[in-house]
Amino acid sequence: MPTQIKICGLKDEAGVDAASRAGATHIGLNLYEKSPRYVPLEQAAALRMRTPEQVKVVLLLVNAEPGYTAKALEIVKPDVVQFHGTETPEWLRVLKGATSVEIWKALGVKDAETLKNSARFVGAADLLLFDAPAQALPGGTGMRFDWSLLAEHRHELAWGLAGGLTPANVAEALRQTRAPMVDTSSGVESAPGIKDMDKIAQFCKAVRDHDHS
Ligand SMILES: O=C(O)c1ccccc1N[C@@H]1O[C@H](COP(=O)(O)O)[C@@H](O)[C@H]1O
Repeated sequence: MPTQIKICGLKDEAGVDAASRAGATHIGLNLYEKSPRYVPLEQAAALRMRTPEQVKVVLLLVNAEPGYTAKALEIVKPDVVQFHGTETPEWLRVLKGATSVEIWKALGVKDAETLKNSARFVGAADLLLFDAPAQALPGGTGMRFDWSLLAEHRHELAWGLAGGLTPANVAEALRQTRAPMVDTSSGVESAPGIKDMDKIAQFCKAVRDHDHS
């Protein structure tokens, strides 16, 4: 199975087209207002329409109100919603019962305990995204966590790797972790919030080269 690739934090058509052309399986649209990658709902809906059918659209939310979450799902109609805050398994279970959208939960990995505790999302999320712990922002910081923690972990849910992944380190990350999915945002930018089309292509190529090695 080819590694799934998510390019997150796209803000315009050029970025969506570049990620799709490069072979991303998922693109991420960020609705967190404090992020340099924030897009308003209407822009997210337009980019969703622009995205080719074979590429899944992931909507990123951080501790959003239930009313806003429902509105965002209604307007953008994403394939996946990625919760990147302190959303609880209980809340995600409620949402899961009310929508058919795929639910991902990002978790900041501090230590082995974080991974052990992630089992509480069984039945609440379809996939866990293991990221570096939150800094000033809950994600998109370019920070990595200790990938070796994953070596001992028995995954009970589908999962992906995020946090500081770049064209230069993604092959090594895949070798060490055997992640079935990789997610990058700041690692394919020239400045915060500015995607670099060459880096997007290089990232996807590095993943595909690893798949074929
Ligand atoms: O990208 C952001 O600005 C962001 C803001 C708030 C929550 C999550 C955010 N991004 C997600 O964080 C991870 C890792 O990002 P990076 O590759 O280290 O820059 C990724 O899932 C992004 O989608």
